[in-house]
Amino acid sequence: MNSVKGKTGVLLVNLGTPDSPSVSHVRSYLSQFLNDPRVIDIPWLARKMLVNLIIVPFRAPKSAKIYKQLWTEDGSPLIFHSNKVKELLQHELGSEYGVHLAMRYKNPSIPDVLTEMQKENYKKIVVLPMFPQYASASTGSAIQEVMDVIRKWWVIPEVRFISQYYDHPKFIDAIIDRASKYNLKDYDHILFSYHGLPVRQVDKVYDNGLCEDRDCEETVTDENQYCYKATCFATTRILAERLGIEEKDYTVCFQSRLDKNWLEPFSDKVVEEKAKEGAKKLLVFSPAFTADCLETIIEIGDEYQEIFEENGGEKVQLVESLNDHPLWVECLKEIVLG
Ligand SMILES: C=CC1=C(C)c2cc3[nH]c(cc4nc(cc5[nH]c(cc1n2)c(C)c5CCC(=O)O)C(CCC(=O)O)=C4C)c(C)c3C=C
Ligand SMILES: [Fe+2]
Ligand SMILES: [Fe+2]
Repeated sequence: MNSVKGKTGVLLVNLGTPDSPSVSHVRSYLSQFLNDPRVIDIPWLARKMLVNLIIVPFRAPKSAKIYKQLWTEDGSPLIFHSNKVKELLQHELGSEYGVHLAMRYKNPSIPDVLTEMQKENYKKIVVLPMFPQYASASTGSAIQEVMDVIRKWWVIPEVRFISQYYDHPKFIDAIIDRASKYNLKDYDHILFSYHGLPVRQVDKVYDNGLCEDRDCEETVTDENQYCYKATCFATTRILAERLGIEEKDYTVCFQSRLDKNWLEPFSDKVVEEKAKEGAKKLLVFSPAFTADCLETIIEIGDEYQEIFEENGGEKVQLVESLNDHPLWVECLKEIVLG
């Protein structure tokens, strides 16, 4: 046993955002993001052609317009909320820890931040992706990138990877506290809208067979514990029980799809259906996002509001993400100390 106490480095990792909302920065971000084989998981040549010749050229100018709407004086919300969490966690953990923040895509990059961390000679490093439910496209990709850098170091310290915490009591408490601002009875229906994934990627969790042949909407077992669909439903079950919401009053749905073979039901379609059924007010939780970002502020807050109104609804109310909520910081602290 090494008796030197030594400091522990904590690496928080979030998804990343363009350096600015300009078309060229958005193009460069989308290109790095979508060329990741864990994100567009098709053969190399097909991915290069699809991403670089079709998706990025068409999507970059449209996405840049949306990023311009999202951008604030402090930059992209994803970055400034994550930075605030880093500072608060550093304060909570104290001087025996060094807390760092990296983004999987763009900046601050994982290789740059790890180079800084290497200079600190940490005895141990805890890698904590800011994604509560494991997906290969988010957590898996962040962990792989960290491994790819650290495996080349001469000195490899103790490294601990956190794969998921979809049911961590403090994570749940923090969302419940966010919800306390709203009177649930004022809403006709409640959505739990998670970032979507291609069904193919969910199925790859299993050695044999498909997700749809399992009971992932009802239970988490040894077999499906890393199934994103199963853990999204598990987070929802715990939240619904804590909030006292009956099954008929909520829907689990998946947003931000790139094509039709993604997890269903699609959030935008549920918003449309609920309006057509006569709902006037919807409350939307987004428990896959720990910081507000383009997918919550613009997609849920603006685009779903528009769809809802066009179909007879009145208000889509987004429940703010955890951002710098003190219970979220406590949750991260407990995970690090765990
Ligand atoms: C839960 C975390 C996320 C998973 C899983 C995920 C998978 C995934 N995403 C895309 C494509 C896009 N996602 C985009 C934005 C975006 N995605 C996440 C999180 C997860 N993505 C976040 C937090 C954000 C917002 C970033 C921000 O800057 O605010 C985008 C870019 C925006 C746009 O052009 O629409 C794309 C594209 C795929 C293909 C995928 C899994 C296969
Ligand atoms: Fe995404
Ligand atoms: Fe599953």
